[in-house]
Amino acid sequence: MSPILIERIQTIVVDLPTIRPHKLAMHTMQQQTLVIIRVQCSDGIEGIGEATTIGGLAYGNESPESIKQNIDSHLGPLLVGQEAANINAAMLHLDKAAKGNTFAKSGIESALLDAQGKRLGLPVSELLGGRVRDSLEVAWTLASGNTAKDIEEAERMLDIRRHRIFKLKIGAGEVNADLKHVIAIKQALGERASVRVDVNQARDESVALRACRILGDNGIDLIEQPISRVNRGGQVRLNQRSPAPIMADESIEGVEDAFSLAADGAASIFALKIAKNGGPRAVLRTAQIAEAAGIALYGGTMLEGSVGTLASAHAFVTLNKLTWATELFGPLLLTEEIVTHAPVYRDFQLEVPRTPGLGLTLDEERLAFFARK
Ligand SMILES: O=C(O)C[C@H]1C=CC(=O)O1
Ligand SMILES: [Mn+2]
Repeated sequence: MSPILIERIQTIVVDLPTIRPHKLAMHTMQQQTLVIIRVQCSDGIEGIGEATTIGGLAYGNESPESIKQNIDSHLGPLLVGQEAANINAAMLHLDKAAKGNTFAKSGIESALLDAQGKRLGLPVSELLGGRVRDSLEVAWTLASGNTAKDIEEAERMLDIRRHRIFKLKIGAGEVNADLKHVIAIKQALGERASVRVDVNQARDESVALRACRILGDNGIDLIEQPISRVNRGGQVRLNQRSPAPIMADESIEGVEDAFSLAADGAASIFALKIAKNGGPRAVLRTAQIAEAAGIALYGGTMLEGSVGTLASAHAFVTLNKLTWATELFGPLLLTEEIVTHAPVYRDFQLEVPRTPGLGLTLDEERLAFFARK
C-alpha cells in the first residue's frame, strides 16, 4: 500500500470579537485572533488545528502574523510529501529544521492528530493513549477591569452553573489596588468559589512576596506567575515563602523549561499549554515531568477558539490527575463561532467529544466571513 502523504497546508488568520474587553497585565484584548491550520492529505482527509496567542507579540515570541508566515514559508513546505499518519516522524522533521515556534508546531501537530483520528475513526484522546475522564472542570477569568462588574459576572456564572473557579487577572495597576480588588471579590464569593490570581509576570520579587502573603492569608487558592520568567532565583524563593501555591505559566516555553523548573523547585503547579510545548503530544511530556516531580497540574489556555480548546482538552482528559482543573473557556469569550457545533459546556464542565479526531467541523461560511482578507 502506498503511504498517505501530506499534500497541502493552509493557514487562515481569523479575527473574532470578544464578549467584553479582557484586561491582562500586558494587554487589553478587544478581540481575539486565531490562526486556523488546514492540512490536506492524499487520502482526501483534512486535519484542522489552531495556533493562537494573546495580544499580538504582547504575550510571547510568536504573533498571529509570524505564525502564519513561518508556516507558509518554512514549516508547511517541510511537511509536504511527509507521511501523514506518522506524526512522530513529521514533528521530528520539523524540530530538526526549525527551532522553537511551539505555537505554530502545536497547530500543525493538532491538525495531524485530527486527520489521523478521522482516518482511524478515533477521538484524538484515544490516539494519545486513551482518556480517563469525559469532561473537564473549567475556570472563568474575571478581567473586566472593574471590581463590581467582576463580582456580578462571577455571580451569574455561579447561578447558571457554568463556573465556580475564578481566575483574576491582576498586575496592570498599582499593587495595593490589586489586593483590594482581589480581596473584595473573594469576600463577596466566599466558600462558594475558588478564587485565584494571574499576575502575568508584572511584579518584582520585593513587591510580590508581601502580596503573596496577603493573598494567601485572605483565602486566595493559587498565584500564577507573579514575577518574570527570567528571575529563576526569585521564583524559587517565592515558591518557598508564599502561603498560597505558586503556578508557573510564562516560565514554561517548552518541555526543557518544565524540567529545569522542576529541578530548581520553582513552582508547585504547572500550567499546561499545548501552544507553549509544541502540541497535544508535546504538552504531555511536560505533564509527565511534573508528575514525576510531584508538581500538580492545571490545564491552561492561550484563549484559543474551539479548535485549539478541544485540541488541549483531548490531551488533558488523558492525565491521571488534574488537581487544579482547567481554564479551557476560550470559545466562551468570543461572540462568534467558526465551527458548525460549538463545544458543550454544562454543569461547570467542558464535554470532550467521542467522535473521530478533535470532534469539530469548520463552518466554511463563517470562517470565510471572519477570515482576514
Ligand atoms: O494564563 C494566561 O496568562 C493567559 C490567559 C488564560 C486565561 C486568561 O484569561 O488569559
Ligand atoms: Mn497565565
